[in-house]
Amino acid sequence: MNPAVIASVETMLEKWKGREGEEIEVFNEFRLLTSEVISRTAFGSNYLEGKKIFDMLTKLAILVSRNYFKTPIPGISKIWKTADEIESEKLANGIHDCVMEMVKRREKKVETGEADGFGNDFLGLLINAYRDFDEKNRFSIEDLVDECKTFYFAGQETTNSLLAWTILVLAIHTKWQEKTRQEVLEVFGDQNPNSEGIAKLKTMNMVVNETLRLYSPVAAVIRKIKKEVRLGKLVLPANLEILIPIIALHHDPQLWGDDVHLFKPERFVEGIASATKYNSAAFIPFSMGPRSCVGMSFATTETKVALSMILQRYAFSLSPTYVHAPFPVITLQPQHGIQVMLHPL
Ligand code: HEM
Repeated sequence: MNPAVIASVETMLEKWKGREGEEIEVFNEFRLLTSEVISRTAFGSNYLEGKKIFDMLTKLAILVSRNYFKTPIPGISKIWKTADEIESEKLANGIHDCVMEMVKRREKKVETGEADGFGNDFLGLLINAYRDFDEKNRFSIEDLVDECKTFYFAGQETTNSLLAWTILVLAIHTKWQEKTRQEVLEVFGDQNPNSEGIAKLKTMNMVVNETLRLYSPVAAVIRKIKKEVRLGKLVLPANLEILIPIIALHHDPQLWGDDVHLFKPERFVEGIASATKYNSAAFIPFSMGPRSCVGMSFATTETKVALSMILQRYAFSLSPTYVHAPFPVITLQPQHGIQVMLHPL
């Protein structure tokens, strides 16, 4: 078990101590938590250091999703840019500079002898690839910055969303909350979670899968057709971009039955294959195929650790101020946050 995950959850729960009996907005709480986790595990820095990058990435995500379906007029964008294009460029340059600062700090440590390598975390591996002796294997600096952006964003926003929606469903379905808590207490008692125990949490696994189905953090993925292909009655030409609507598949009554919109974790009691009637494309929160999510196991473990530690300490119910408004900003987010009332056990 990664100690950085436990330490980051402990920091969050320490802050909650003074707020018992009060309303708490968990989407933002989990934003800090998941940012801290990815900063510490992948980049060896803390949340504050990563904060500048996260803030810029969040603003960039809003601009990208706002302009995604606008077709640029060829040639025009070279001489005239919209306000959003100018802002996006500024943000992209800002992110580039921040990543470069982190890279330079590590390089300096090696040059001054303070460290004997660039590190074994994700950033360390990227710097090694960027400095590769063999030119053919060498990463460009643009590749390095791009990989960092993907990892920061893919690792944080998605898990942030999953954790928040899971708290929502458990705050509404209190029987499932109690069942999941009982399981956590049976496996861990009042001890911190460990990997062996996490693998035993069957009820929690069902709850997390049902949340991933109903509130898939990544609502859709895009793929480009490489060569002409027949898909059912359709012939898709090469170079066409298609959108695969994950969330629509997860809400299709033909695949899931008439109770498709209901929260029913028992669907997953016999595992994913049985829940999907052996249709592997019916449940794809992490996409499928060679470009599926590399962080799946990390994300589900982080989610289960955080949930276990919360359930060990608190019961929670939905606050009357909560307004249900899921909206996609690249990931599926609760537009007005998720407000719950915390009750110490
Ligand atoms: C609940 C949490 C998560 C969900 C639902 C999720 C979902 C996805 C999906 C659907 C894709 C495919 C995107 C596409 O093809 O356009 C993807 C890709 C990716 N994810 Fe995740 N992800 C999660 C957490 C994470 C975490 C924690 C990390 C890193 C620590 C991560 C790293 C990545 C990376 C690097 C890719 C790109 C893989 C590639 O292009 O080959 N993800 N993720």
